[in-house]
This record gives sequence, C-alpha cells and structure tokens, in this order.
Amino acid sequence: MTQATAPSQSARILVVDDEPDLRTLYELTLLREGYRVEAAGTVSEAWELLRARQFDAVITDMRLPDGLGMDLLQRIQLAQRSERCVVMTAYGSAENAVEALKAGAFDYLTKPVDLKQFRAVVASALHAQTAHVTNRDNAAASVPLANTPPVGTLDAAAETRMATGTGEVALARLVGQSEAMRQVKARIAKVARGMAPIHVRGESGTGKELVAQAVHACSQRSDGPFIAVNCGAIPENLLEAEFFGARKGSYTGSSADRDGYFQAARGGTLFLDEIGDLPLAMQSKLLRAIQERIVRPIGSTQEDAVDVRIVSATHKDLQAEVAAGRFRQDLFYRLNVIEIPVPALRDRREDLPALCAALLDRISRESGLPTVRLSTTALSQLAAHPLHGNVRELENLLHRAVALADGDELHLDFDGTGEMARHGDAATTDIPEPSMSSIAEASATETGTGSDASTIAAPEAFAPRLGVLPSDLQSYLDRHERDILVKALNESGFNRTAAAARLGLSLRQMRYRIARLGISTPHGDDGTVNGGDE
Ligand SMILES: Nc1ncnc2c1ncn2[C@@H]1O[C@H](COP(=O)(O)OP(=O)(O)OP(=O)(O)O)[C@@H](O)[C@H]1O
Repeated sequence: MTQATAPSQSARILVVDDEPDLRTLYELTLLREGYRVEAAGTVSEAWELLRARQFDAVITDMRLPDGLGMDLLQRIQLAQRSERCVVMTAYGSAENAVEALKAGAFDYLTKPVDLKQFRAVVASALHAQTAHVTNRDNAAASVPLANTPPVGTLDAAAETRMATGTGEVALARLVGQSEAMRQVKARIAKVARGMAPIHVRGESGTGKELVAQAVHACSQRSDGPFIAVNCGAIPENLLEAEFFGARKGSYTGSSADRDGYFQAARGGTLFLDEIGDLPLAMQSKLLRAIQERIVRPIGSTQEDAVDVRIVSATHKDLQAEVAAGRFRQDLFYRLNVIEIPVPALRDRREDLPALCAALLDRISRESGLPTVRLSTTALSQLAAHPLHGNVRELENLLHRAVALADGDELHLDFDGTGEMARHGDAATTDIPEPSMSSIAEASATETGTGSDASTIAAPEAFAPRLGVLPSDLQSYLDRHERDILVKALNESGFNRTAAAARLGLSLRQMRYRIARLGISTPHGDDGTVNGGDE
C-alpha cells in the first residue's frame, strides 16, 4: 500500500468509537505506529478534545451514542479546521461512505476494519495533511500574509496556488483563462487531495484526460503511478485479466503471472476513461473492487489488497445510461462522488488564442519545425468554426496547418479534404491526410500495376484489383483497413464516434481496430494504458 510509512510519526490522532474494545484496538494499533493518540466515545467528548487542541487526523465511527460521525465531520468542516477525517461505516452501507466522502471526509473504512488497511488509510491521510500544510506554508510565503485566507475558505486562485510543483505544471498544461477553465482548475486543486472517486464529464476532446492527470499531479499520490485505461478499447473477453491480473496458465497463452491495472496503479491513480463503455458484467466486478478494495487475479485463490484512487471519465450522459439500463446505478453512485464537468470549447471561445499558441508551440517542438503563429484572419476563421471535436479537433487543424505551412503562413484545412480556407494564395499539398495514394501504392505493389490517385478515388476502387494474390493476406488487409480508418478519422476531426458511424462500426469496434492497428491519434489518446505523462 502507498505511503506505508507515516510521514510524521509524532502526528496527533483522535479516535472516536463507543465500543471500548474496538477503541482500544485502534488506539494500540496507532500507538504502535508511533503516533500520539487520544480517544473519545461520543460526539460531544470528541468535540471537547478538538476544542482543546489541534489534531492531524480524526478517525470516527459513524454511529455514536449522541449522534453520527458525520455530525463531527460537518462540525470540523464548518469550523474550517484542517484535520483529515476518516469515517468508519458498517459493511454494506455504501450510501454512508459516499455521503461521508461528499461531505469532505478524506476516506472511509468499512467495518469490520482490516487493520492493515486501517494503518494504510491513516498514513495516507497524514501524508495528505503534511503535503497540505507544506503547500499552505509555501502559498503563504508567496502572498502577503494579510491576504492569506484561513484554511477552508480559500478562494479559487489560492486553491490553485496551493497545488504542488508537479500539480502546478499539470494545471498549466490545461491552457485557458476563461471563467469556465478557471473553475475547472480551482476544482481540481480543491478535490485532488483525498480519496473520493472523481468523475470527469465532458464532450470528446475537451481535455478530460488532462484533467485526470492534473488531479493525480495535485494529489498526495503524485509520486505514485498514473495508469490510464481506455475501457472502450479492450476486448470484452480480456477485460477481467487486464483489470485484475492473471496467474500463469489461467488462460490460453498466459505464460507468466501478470498484474492488472489495479495492481499497476497501487499507491497512485487509476484513470478509467470511457467508463460508459464498460459492459455490465464487468461493471459488477469493478464495483466490488472499488467497494472492497480487493481484487482477485484470474486463476488465483488469493485476493490482492489494492490502494488506488479512482478517476473516471466519459463523454456519455451516464445518468441517461443508468436510466436505459446500460450502466449500473450503484456503480455510477460510487464513481460520481465528486464530479468535474469540463466545458466544451464553444463555451470558452475566449481561450482560443492562448490554446492555438500553446498547441502550435507543442506541434512545432514535436515536429522540429520553427514555431509559427496564426494570423488574426485565421484566428477569426477558427472562431467562426463550430469545433464540435473541441480541443482535439483544433489540434488536428493546427497539425495540418503546420504541415501545410508555407513560410510563415498557416492555412486552415477545415474539412481535411485539402480545400483550404486561407489568407494567402499559396498552393497546398495535403500532408497528414490518410493517403488514398498509399492504397494506390499497396494495390500497385500487390498487383504489379501502376495506379494513379484519380483511378482509386471512387469508393469502388477500394476493391483490390487482384492480378496477383497477396502473399500475406492479413497484412495486406490490415494495411487497407488502416488507411480507411485513418481517412475516416481525419475526415471527422478525429471524432471516433463520427468516424465509426461513417464506416458502419460501433464505437467499441472502432476503438478496438484503432488499438489493434496501432493508429495513433494526435497524442496517443487511444492507447489503452500509458504511464501517464504526455
Ligand atoms: N485545455 C487544454 N489545453 C491544452 N491542450 C488541451 C486542452 N484540452 C485538451 N487538450 C489537448 O487535446 C487533446 C484531447 O484531450 P484529451 O485526450 O484529454 O480529451 P478527452 O476529453 O479525454 O477526449 P476523449 O473523450 O475523446 O477521450 C489532447 O492532445 C490534449 O492534450
């Protein structure tokens, strides 16, 4: 488990439970870890102790003789105190756990409490607390003291300031100073600490993965791994092994034990992208893993404890998916404890100039070309364009524009056909277009005949002219399939749903094919797993 060593062994912890035996057990466990511990049996006793001194963490049972652990949590929040709260809830009372997280608890534990998990959760809460205090001090050092609001009343800007170094970098990668983007960043900085699952909602290409990365980078888990999984790109029969791991020999071809995403993300963040595409059977297994914090690799008799923070995302309306019976209500409830809505680009057009500049810098750097700028004419053309594909579509347009740049001039190719909206007269060649000519080449190679683009532009020209049979049918077909997919993707601004619809495929099929053929979308967003940093 993460942060198995407590950041400060002299941290002060308050334990609240009305059962004397359990209270003693918790106290002894924490004393053995080297913490200073005090205990209370009721809400009022606990509050007395809290009034007398500051603690680093409060671990409280939910049901107490004179009230609920939740009351204590709310009082702590209301008084803007900095203690991290962990609430212990009865087994099966998922609602309490979710309510506690929503109310600001750092984490929850399910009774009967597993002591190993107990120690890990407390260590994690204290680690977050230390990070918080350090950042608060840093923030205080960088702004006049008189302007520093008390903890808990931080304004959005201050919250953003408090992100750690890596957090600041990750937040800065989310380009945009519009009110909508500032709110997104402030929310990330505010909710990153803690273990509450976060659901990132927004249209395709709005930057949901960047948001998830920023949550990770701003959290106390930023030293741990960030594992991104595209739930829609994994064939259904492999889902369980991919998520939970598999023991050697448990299925055909499994020649060694292998970890799943949950094990790989231990101590860090597991980002479940396109969660709405997870089949129902897998949804139940995921729910169990999240609730019980254990997973069982295929073919294993042992369960692995996992310590991951879950961040999920989808462009779908999950509530509507629940209503249609395609998404489990209980899983939705579990994942959506904290929601971060990401605005569509059309709702923050004022960010366009900054976005274009940042994207052009990145594209130029990556392609080794000198940085080019958009003219004001091109910028206003962009502003008038619907950009349904959001930042990803903008990025594609700029990619093409850079490829087509003639000196300092940037041409915008809005439909990917080579028909340019331009502010100059330069002749153009459509470079990143999926080349129908590559199909021509393939055909020519296979058939030994020449070919020109005009003879293969018509759809029927996709039918291979088979003078000579291909010597490797599979790679021949793969090559053609790849060209067709790339063309469809390019023409739909890399909107996979639209591209799939044009080809009569489901989104799942499209994703699978993209992954199988190794087609990289501009920034590899279709990779099923990546190490995190772009
Ligand atoms: N605010 C932003 N600033 C800079 N780049 C951005 C921003 N938002 C998105 N991008 C870029 O746009 C592309 C798409 O972003 P991302 O993959 O995070 O979107 P998404 O919402 O997760 O898409 P999908 O729903 O299709 O998975 C990426 O290359 C990302 O770097």
